Amino acid sequence: MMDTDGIFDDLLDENSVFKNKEMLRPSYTPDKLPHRSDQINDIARILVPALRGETPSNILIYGKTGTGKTVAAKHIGRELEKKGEELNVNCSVIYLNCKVVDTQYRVLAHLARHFNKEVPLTGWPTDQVYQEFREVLDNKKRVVTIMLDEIDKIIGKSGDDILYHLSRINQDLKRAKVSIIGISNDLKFTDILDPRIKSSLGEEDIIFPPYNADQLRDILKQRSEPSIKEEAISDEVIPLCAAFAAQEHGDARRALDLLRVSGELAEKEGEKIKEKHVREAQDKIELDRVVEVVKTLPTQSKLVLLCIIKLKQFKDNDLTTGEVYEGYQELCKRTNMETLTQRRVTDLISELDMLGIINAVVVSKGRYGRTKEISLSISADEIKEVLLDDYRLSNLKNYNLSSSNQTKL
Ligand SMILES: Nc1ncnc2c1ncn2[C@@H]1O[C@H](COP(=O)(O)OP(=O)(O)OP(=O)(O)O)[C@@H](O)[C@H]1O
Repeated sequence: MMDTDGIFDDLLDENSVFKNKEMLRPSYTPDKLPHRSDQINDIARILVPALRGETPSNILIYGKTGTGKTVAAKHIGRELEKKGEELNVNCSVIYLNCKVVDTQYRVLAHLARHFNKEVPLTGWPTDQVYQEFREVLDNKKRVVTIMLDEIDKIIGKSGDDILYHLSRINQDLKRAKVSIIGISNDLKFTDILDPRIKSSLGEEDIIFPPYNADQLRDILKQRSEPSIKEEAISDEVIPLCAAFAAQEHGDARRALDLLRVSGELAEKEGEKIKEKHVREAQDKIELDRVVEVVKTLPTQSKLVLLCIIKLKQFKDNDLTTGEVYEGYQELCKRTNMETLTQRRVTDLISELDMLGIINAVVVSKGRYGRTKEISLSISADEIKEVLLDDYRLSNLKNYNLSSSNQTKL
Protein backbone atom coordinates (compact mmCIF):
# COMPACT_ATOMS: atom_id res chain seq x y z
CA MET A 1 0.00 0.00 0.00
CA MET A 2 1.25 3.44 -0.90
CA ASP A 3 1.90 5.75 1.97
CA THR A 4 -0.05 8.85 0.95
CA ASP A 5 -0.74 10.28 4.37
CA GLY A 6 0.14 13.95 4.57
CA ILE A 7 0.86 14.37 0.84
CA PHE A 8 -0.46 17.90 1.00
CA ASP A 9 1.77 18.73 3.94
CA ASP A 10 4.78 17.75 1.88
CA LEU A 11 3.59 19.69 -1.15
CA LEU A 12 2.78 22.72 0.94
CA ASP A 13 6.12 22.65 2.62
CA GLU A 14 8.33 21.55 -0.23
CA ASN A 15 9.44 24.78 -1.82
CA SER A 16 8.16 27.18 0.74
CA VAL A 17 10.56 29.73 2.10
CA PHE A 18 7.95 30.72 4.70
CA LYS A 19 7.18 29.17 8.05
CA ASN A 20 4.32 31.55 8.66
CA LYS A 21 3.71 34.21 6.02
CA GLU A 22 0.84 35.81 7.92
CA MET A 23 3.34 37.25 10.37
CA LEU A 24 4.76 39.41 7.59
CA ARG A 25 1.44 40.94 6.67
CA PRO A 26 0.63 44.48 7.82
CA SER A 27 -2.48 43.23 9.65
CA TYR A 28 -0.38 41.14 12.03
CA THR A 29 0.39 42.89 15.31
CA PRO A 30 3.68 41.81 16.88
CA ASP A 31 4.04 41.73 20.68
CA LYS A 32 7.23 43.75 20.71
CA LEU A 33 7.82 46.97 18.80
CA PRO A 34 11.52 47.75 18.53
CA HIS A 35 12.51 51.45 18.50
CA ARG A 36 9.16 52.73 19.65
CA SER A 37 9.58 52.47 23.43
CA ASP A 38 9.99 56.27 23.87
CA GLN A 39 6.73 57.03 22.09
CA ILE A 40 4.90 54.15 23.78
CA ASN A 41 6.10 55.23 27.23
CA ASP A 42 5.14 58.85 26.58
CA ILE A 43 1.63 57.84 25.55
CA ALA A 44 1.29 55.42 28.47
CA ARG A 45 2.32 58.20 30.87
CA ILE A 46 -0.44 60.41 29.47
CA LEU A 47 -3.05 57.62 29.67
CA VAL A 48 -2.19 56.29 33.14
CA PRO A 49 -4.78 58.53 34.90
CA ALA A 50 -7.44 56.31 33.23
CA LEU A 51 -6.38 53.50 35.56
CA ARG A 52 -7.12 55.75 38.53
CA GLY A 53 -10.55 56.60 37.15
CA GLU A 54 -9.40 60.07 36.04
CA THR A 55 -9.57 61.72 32.61
CA PRO A 56 -6.36 61.53 30.57
CA SER A 57 -5.36 64.44 28.29
CA ASN A 58 -6.28 64.20 24.63
CA ILE A 59 -3.41 63.25 22.33
CA LEU A 60 -2.56 63.84 18.69
CA ILE A 61 -0.11 61.35 17.20
CA TYR A 62 1.67 62.35 14.00
CA GLY A 63 4.14 60.62 11.74
CA LYS A 64 4.64 59.62 8.15
CA THR A 65 3.11 56.48 6.77
CA GLY A 66 4.57 53.20 8.08
CA THR A 67 6.15 54.70 11.20
CA GLY A 68 4.22 52.40 13.53
CA LYS A 69 1.52 54.79 14.80
CA THR A 70 -1.38 52.36 14.45
CA VAL A 71 0.44 49.33 15.74
CA ALA A 72 1.78 51.27 18.75
CA ALA A 73 -1.64 52.78 19.55
CA LYS A 74 -3.34 49.38 19.40
CA HIS A 75 -0.61 47.86 21.55
CA ILE A 76 -1.06 50.54 24.21
CA GLY A 77 -4.85 50.13 24.02
CA ARG A 78 -4.59 46.41 24.71
CA GLU A 79 -2.18 46.91 27.62
CA LEU A 80 -4.41 49.59 29.13
CA GLU A 81 -7.50 47.37 29.03
CA LYS A 82 -5.51 44.44 30.43
CA LYS A 83 -4.25 46.51 33.36
CA GLY A 84 -7.74 47.95 33.89
CA GLU A 85 -9.15 44.44 34.27
CA GLU A 86 -6.38 43.50 36.69
CA LEU A 87 -7.11 46.55 38.83
CA ASN A 88 -10.85 46.22 38.43
CA VAL A 89 -11.19 49.67 36.89
CA ASN A 90 -13.70 50.12 34.09
CA CYS A 91 -11.47 51.51 31.38
CA SER A 92 -11.98 50.66 27.74
CA VAL A 93 -10.44 51.62 24.42
CA ILE A 94 -12.36 52.00 21.17
CA TYR A 95 -10.35 52.02 17.95
CA LEU A 96 -11.89 53.49 14.80
CA ASN A 97 -10.32 54.05 11.41
CA CYS A 98 -11.90 57.18 9.95
CA LYS A 99 -11.04 56.10 6.42
CA VAL A 100 -13.41 53.17 6.91
CA VAL A 101 -15.94 54.72 9.27
CA ASP A 102 -15.91 57.92 7.33
CA THR A 103 -18.84 60.14 8.29
CA GLN A 104 -19.85 61.85 11.53
CA TYR A 105 -22.98 59.77 11.62
CA ARG A 106 -21.15 56.50 11.21
CA VAL A 107 -18.52 57.36 13.83
CA LEU A 108 -21.22 58.19 16.37
CA ALA A 109 -23.31 55.14 15.46
CA HIS A 110 -20.24 52.95 15.81
CA LEU A 111 -19.45 54.43 19.22
CA ALA A 112 -23.06 53.99 20.43
CA ARG A 113 -23.11 50.39 19.27
CA HIS A 114 -19.93 49.70 21.18
CA PHE A 115 -22.09 50.15 24.30
CA ASN A 116 -24.85 47.97 22.84
CA LYS A 117 -27.09 50.85 21.86
CA GLU A 118 -28.81 49.95 18.60
CA VAL A 119 -28.56 52.83 16.15
CA PRO A 120 -29.65 52.36 12.52
CA LEU A 121 -26.92 52.75 9.89
CA THR A 122 -28.64 55.81 8.45
CA GLY A 123 -31.76 57.80 9.02
CA TRP A 124 -31.60 59.49 12.41
CA PRO A 125 -30.57 63.11 12.79
CA THR A 126 -26.88 63.21 13.76
CA ASP A 127 -27.72 65.12 16.95
CA GLN A 128 -29.96 62.30 18.07
CA VAL A 129 -27.20 59.72 17.55
CA TYR A 130 -24.88 61.92 19.57
CA GLN A 131 -27.41 62.17 22.41
CA GLU A 132 -27.97 58.41 22.42
CA PHE A 133 -24.25 57.76 22.52
CA ARG A 134 -23.73 60.27 25.31
CA GLU A 135 -26.53 58.76 27.41
CA VAL A 136 -25.45 55.16 27.05
CA LEU A 137 -21.82 56.15 27.70
CA ASP A 138 -22.78 58.02 30.85
CA ASN A 139 -24.90 55.28 32.37
CA LYS A 140 -21.88 53.97 34.31
CA LYS A 141 -18.69 55.17 35.88
CA ARG A 142 -16.00 54.46 33.32
CA VAL A 143 -13.07 55.92 31.44
CA VAL A 144 -13.15 55.51 27.67
CA THR A 145 -10.28 56.23 25.29
CA ILE A 146 -11.42 56.77 21.72
CA MET A 147 -8.70 56.28 19.10
CA LEU A 148 -9.51 57.96 15.80
CA ASP A 149 -6.97 56.70 13.25
CA GLU A 150 -6.57 58.69 10.01
CA ILE A 151 -8.52 61.43 11.77
CA ASP A 152 -7.82 63.84 8.88
CA LYS A 153 -10.22 61.78 6.76
CA ILE A 154 -13.31 63.06 8.60
CA ILE A 155 -12.27 66.67 8.49
CA GLY A 156 -13.80 68.57 5.61
CA LYS A 157 -16.65 66.05 5.43
CA SER A 158 -18.33 68.26 8.02
CA GLY A 159 -16.29 66.21 10.47
CA ASP A 160 -15.28 69.22 12.51
CA ASP A 161 -18.58 69.10 14.31
CA ILE A 162 -18.01 65.65 15.65
CA LEU A 163 -14.49 66.52 16.73
CA TYR A 164 -15.85 69.62 18.41
CA HIS A 165 -18.47 67.60 20.32
CA LEU A 166 -16.16 64.73 21.21
CA SER A 167 -13.31 66.93 22.33
CA ARG A 168 -15.53 68.61 24.91
CA ILE A 169 -17.94 65.79 25.69
CA ASN A 170 -16.62 65.59 29.26
CA GLN A 171 -18.48 68.80 30.11
CA ASP A 172 -21.76 66.96 29.43
CA LEU A 173 -20.93 63.78 31.33
CA LYS A 174 -21.60 62.97 34.96
CA ARG A 175 -20.19 59.49 35.45
CA ALA A 176 -18.14 58.62 32.38
CA LYS A 177 -14.89 60.22 31.27
CA VAL A 178 -13.53 60.34 27.74
CA SER A 179 -10.15 60.95 26.21
CA ILE A 180 -9.45 61.16 22.49
CA ILE A 181 -6.36 59.99 20.61
CA GLY A 182 -6.21 61.33 17.06
CA ILE A 183 -3.74 59.71 14.66
CA SER A 184 -2.65 61.25 11.36
CA ASN A 185 0.07 61.00 8.75
CA ASP A 186 -0.80 64.44 7.47
CA LEU A 187 1.45 66.68 9.51
CA LYS A 188 -0.45 69.76 8.48
CA PHE A 189 -4.01 68.64 9.08
CA THR A 190 -4.48 70.76 12.21
CA ASP A 191 -3.91 73.88 10.10
CA ILE A 192 -7.43 73.51 8.75
CA LEU A 193 -9.00 72.70 12.13
CA ASP A 194 -11.08 75.16 14.08
CA PRO A 195 -8.57 76.59 16.63
CA ARG A 196 -10.85 75.55 19.53
CA ILE A 197 -10.81 71.92 18.41
CA LYS A 198 -7.12 72.11 17.71
CA SER A 199 -6.26 73.22 21.22
CA SER A 200 -8.49 70.71 22.98
CA LEU A 201 -7.55 67.73 20.79
CA GLY A 202 -3.86 68.48 20.77
CA GLU A 203 -3.35 68.83 24.52
CA GLU A 204 -0.40 66.50 23.96
CA ASP A 205 1.42 65.94 20.65
CA ILE A 206 3.47 62.82 20.02
CA ILE A 207 5.66 62.56 16.93
CA PHE A 208 6.64 59.24 15.35
CA PRO A 209 9.84 59.91 13.37
CA PRO A 210 10.75 57.83 10.30
CA TYR A 211 12.84 54.73 10.97
CA ASN A 212 16.45 54.68 9.75
CA ALA A 213 17.98 51.67 7.98
CA ASP A 214 19.42 50.17 11.20
CA GLN A 215 16.07 50.38 12.96
CA LEU A 216 14.26 48.84 10.00
CA ARG A 217 16.79 46.02 10.04
CA ASP A 218 15.90 45.22 13.66
CA ILE A 219 12.17 45.33 12.87
CA LEU A 220 12.63 43.02 9.88
CA LYS A 221 14.81 40.60 11.85
CA GLN A 222 12.22 40.34 14.58
CA ARG A 223 9.44 39.69 12.04
CA SER A 224 11.43 37.33 9.80
CA GLU A 225 12.63 34.92 12.49
CA PRO A 226 9.20 33.39 13.13
CA SER A 227 8.01 33.75 9.54
CA ILE A 228 10.86 32.73 7.20
CA LYS A 229 12.89 29.54 7.32
CA GLU A 230 16.42 30.36 8.41
CA GLU A 231 18.01 28.34 5.60
CA ALA A 232 15.79 30.04 2.99
CA ILE A 233 17.16 33.59 3.33
CA SER A 234 20.62 34.93 2.45
CA ASP A 235 22.40 37.36 4.77
CA GLU A 236 22.21 40.33 2.43
CA VAL A 237 18.39 40.27 2.11
CA ILE A 238 17.30 42.01 5.30
CA PRO A 239 19.89 44.83 5.11
CA LEU A 240 18.91 45.49 1.50
CA CYS A 241 15.16 45.57 2.26
CA ALA A 242 15.93 47.94 5.15
CA ALA A 243 18.09 50.18 2.95
CA PHE A 244 15.45 50.45 0.22
CA ALA A 245 12.68 51.21 2.72
CA ALA A 246 14.87 53.77 4.52
CA GLN A 247 15.20 55.68 1.24
CA GLU A 248 11.42 55.53 1.05
CA HIS A 249 11.01 57.86 4.09
CA GLY A 250 11.68 55.08 6.64
CA ASP A 251 8.48 53.15 6.07
CA ALA A 252 8.25 49.84 8.00
CA ARG A 253 5.26 48.73 5.93
CA ARG A 254 7.31 49.08 2.75
CA ALA A 255 10.19 47.14 4.37
CA LEU A 256 7.86 44.27 5.34
CA ASP A 257 6.20 44.25 1.91
CA LEU A 258 9.63 44.06 0.28
CA LEU A 259 10.63 41.09 2.41
CA ARG A 260 7.33 39.27 1.82
CA VAL A 261 7.30 39.88 -1.95
CA SER A 262 11.00 38.88 -2.23
CA GLY A 263 10.07 35.64 -0.49
CA GLU A 264 7.16 35.03 -2.85
CA LEU A 265 9.36 35.62 -5.90
CA ALA A 266 12.07 33.31 -4.58
CA GLU A 267 9.47 30.67 -3.77
CA LYS A 268 8.10 30.80 -7.29
CA GLU A 269 11.58 30.11 -8.65
CA GLY A 270 12.17 27.40 -6.07
CA GLU A 271 15.17 29.30 -4.72
CA LYS A 272 16.47 30.76 -1.49
CA ILE A 273 15.72 34.52 -1.07
CA LYS A 274 18.64 36.49 -2.52
CA GLU A 275 19.58 40.04 -3.39
CA LYS A 276 18.11 39.74 -6.90
CA HIS A 277 14.70 38.88 -5.45
CA VAL A 278 14.74 42.02 -3.33
CA ARG A 279 15.55 44.11 -6.40
CA GLU A 280 12.76 42.44 -8.36
CA ALA A 281 10.38 42.94 -5.45
CA GLN A 282 11.32 46.64 -5.29
CA ASP A 283 10.47 47.01 -9.00
CA LYS A 284 7.24 45.06 -8.64
CA ILE A 285 6.01 47.07 -5.64
CA GLU A 286 6.92 50.33 -7.35
CA LEU A 287 5.14 49.25 -10.53
CA ASP A 288 2.03 48.22 -8.55
CA ARG A 289 2.04 51.62 -6.87
CA VAL A 290 2.37 53.46 -10.19
CA VAL A 291 -0.37 51.35 -11.80
CA GLU A 292 -2.73 52.33 -8.97
CA VAL A 293 -1.84 56.01 -9.38
CA VAL A 294 -2.16 55.92 -13.19
CA LYS A 295 -5.61 54.31 -12.98
CA THR A 296 -6.94 57.29 -11.05
CA LEU A 297 -5.37 60.05 -13.20
CA PRO A 298 -7.70 62.45 -15.02
CA THR A 299 -8.05 61.58 -18.72
CA GLN A 300 -6.03 64.60 -19.88
CA SER A 301 -3.08 63.50 -17.75
CA LYS A 302 -3.45 59.98 -19.07
CA LEU A 303 -3.31 61.37 -22.60
CA VAL A 304 -0.13 63.33 -21.86
CA LEU A 305 1.45 60.22 -20.35
CA LEU A 306 0.41 58.05 -23.28
CA CYS A 307 1.88 60.65 -25.61
CA ILE A 308 5.23 60.50 -23.76
CA ILE A 309 5.23 56.70 -23.88
CA LYS A 310 4.44 56.65 -27.60
CA LEU A 311 7.12 59.24 -28.41
CA LYS A 312 9.71 57.36 -26.36
CA GLN A 313 9.19 54.27 -28.51
CA PHE A 314 11.05 56.06 -31.27
CA LYS A 315 13.47 58.16 -29.29
CA ASP A 316 16.21 57.14 -26.89
CA ASN A 317 17.02 60.67 -25.74
CA ASP A 318 14.87 62.70 -23.37
CA LEU A 319 11.89 64.53 -24.85
CA THR A 320 11.30 68.27 -24.68
CA THR A 321 8.04 69.92 -23.58
CA GLY A 322 7.54 71.20 -27.15
CA GLU A 323 7.78 67.70 -28.62
CA VAL A 324 5.33 66.36 -26.07
CA TYR A 325 2.91 69.19 -26.76
CA GLU A 326 3.02 68.57 -30.51
CA GLY A 327 2.27 64.89 -30.04
CA TYR A 328 -0.41 65.67 -27.48
CA GLN A 329 -2.24 67.96 -29.93
CA GLU A 330 -2.20 65.18 -32.50
CA LEU A 331 -3.65 62.69 -30.01
CA CYS A 332 -6.36 65.19 -28.97
CA LYS A 333 -7.49 65.45 -32.58
CA ARG A 334 -7.48 61.72 -32.95
CA THR A 335 -9.63 61.21 -29.84
CA ASN A 336 -11.81 64.31 -30.27
CA MET A 337 -10.71 65.54 -26.88
CA GLU A 338 -10.40 69.16 -25.90
CA THR A 339 -6.85 70.49 -26.49
CA LEU A 340 -5.43 72.21 -23.42
CA THR A 341 -2.91 75.07 -23.70
CA GLN A 342 0.81 74.31 -23.64
CA ARG A 343 0.99 75.92 -20.23
CA ARG A 344 -1.64 73.55 -18.80
CA VAL A 345 0.10 70.57 -20.37
CA THR A 346 3.38 71.70 -18.81
CA ASP A 347 1.59 71.71 -15.43
CA LEU A 348 0.30 68.18 -16.04
CA ILE A 349 3.86 67.11 -16.88
CA SER A 350 5.04 68.55 -13.54
CA GLU A 351 2.30 66.64 -11.73
CA LEU A 352 3.33 63.37 -13.39
CA ASP A 353 6.88 64.16 -12.28
CA MET A 354 5.76 64.71 -8.69
CA LEU A 355 3.94 61.38 -8.70
CA GLY A 356 7.21 59.68 -9.69
CA ILE A 357 5.85 58.46 -13.03
CA ILE A 358 8.19 60.52 -15.21
CA ASN A 359 11.35 62.53 -14.65
CA ALA A 360 11.22 66.09 -15.91
CA VAL A 361 14.39 68.14 -15.53
CA VAL A 362 14.38 71.83 -16.43
CA VAL A 363 17.23 72.73 -18.77
CA SER A 364 18.24 76.08 -20.14
CA LYS A 365 18.44 76.39 -23.92
CA GLY A 366 20.34 79.69 -23.78
CA ARG A 367 18.54 82.36 -25.73
CA TYR A 368 15.84 79.88 -26.75
CA GLY A 369 14.54 79.89 -23.19
CA ARG A 370 14.00 76.89 -20.98
CA THR A 371 12.44 73.52 -21.56
CA LYS A 372 12.04 70.27 -19.68
CA GLU A 373 13.86 67.10 -20.57
CA ILE A 374 11.40 64.33 -20.00
CA SER A 375 12.05 60.64 -19.47
CA LEU A 376 9.99 57.77 -18.10
CA SER A 377 10.79 56.46 -14.64
CA ILE A 378 8.73 53.33 -15.10
CA SER A 379 8.41 50.37 -17.39
CA ALA A 380 6.26 51.59 -20.29
CA ASP A 381 4.54 48.39 -21.37
CA GLU A 382 2.44 47.71 -18.28
CA ILE A 383 1.51 51.38 -17.93
CA LYS A 384 0.48 51.57 -21.58
CA GLU A 385 -1.97 48.73 -20.99
CA VAL A 386 -3.50 50.57 -18.02
CA LEU A 387 -3.85 53.77 -20.08
CA LEU A 388 -5.47 51.99 -23.00
CA ASP A 389 -8.03 50.50 -20.61
CA ASP A 390 -9.58 53.99 -20.49
CA TYR A 391 -12.28 53.77 -23.17
CA ARG A 392 -11.56 57.33 -24.35
CA LEU A 393 -7.99 56.36 -25.18
CA SER A 394 -8.50 52.83 -26.39
CA ASN A 395 -8.61 53.70 -30.10
CA LEU A 396 -5.01 54.97 -29.83
CA LYS A 397 -3.76 51.43 -29.31
CA ASN A 398 -2.10 51.05 -32.68
CA TYR A 399 -1.63 54.73 -33.45
CA ASN A 400 2.02 55.64 -33.88
CA LEU A 401 3.47 58.98 -32.94
CA SER A 402 7.01 59.91 -33.77
CA SER A 403 8.86 62.87 -32.29
CA SER A 404 9.31 65.93 -34.54
CA ASN A 405 13.05 65.22 -35.02
CA GLN A 406 12.19 61.81 -36.26
CA THR A 407 9.51 63.10 -38.65
CA LYS A 408 11.98 65.46 -40.24
CA LEU A 409 14.44 62.69 -41.08
N1 LIG B 1 8.54 49.15 15.68
C1 LIG B 1 7.93 48.22 14.94
N2 LIG B 1 8.15 46.91 15.17
C2 LIG B 1 7.55 45.96 14.42
N3 LIG B 1 6.70 46.21 13.41
C3 LIG B 1 6.44 47.50 13.13
C4 LIG B 1 7.02 48.57 13.88
N4 LIG B 1 6.60 49.74 13.37
C5 LIG B 1 5.79 49.43 12.35
N5 LIG B 1 5.68 48.09 12.21
C6 LIG B 1 4.90 47.38 11.21
O1 LIG B 1 4.87 48.19 10.03
C7 LIG B 1 3.59 48.21 9.45
C8 LIG B 1 3.06 49.62 9.38
O2 LIG B 1 2.87 50.13 10.69
P1 LIG B 1 1.60 51.01 11.10
O3 LIG B 1 0.38 50.52 10.37
O4 LIG B 1 1.53 51.10 12.56
O5 LIG B 1 2.05 52.40 10.48
P2 LIG B 1 1.31 53.79 10.54
O6 LIG B 1 2.32 54.76 11.06
O7 LIG B 1 0.03 53.68 11.28
O8 LIG B 1 1.08 54.06 9.00
P3 LIG B 1 -0.13 54.82 8.27
O9 LIG B 1 0.03 56.26 8.63
O10 LIG B 1 0.14 54.56 6.83
O11 LIG B 1 -1.39 54.20 8.78
C9 LIG B 1 2.73 47.27 10.28
O12 LIG B 1 2.76 46.00 9.69
C10 LIG B 1 3.45 47.24 11.62
O13 LIG B 1 3.22 46.00 12.26
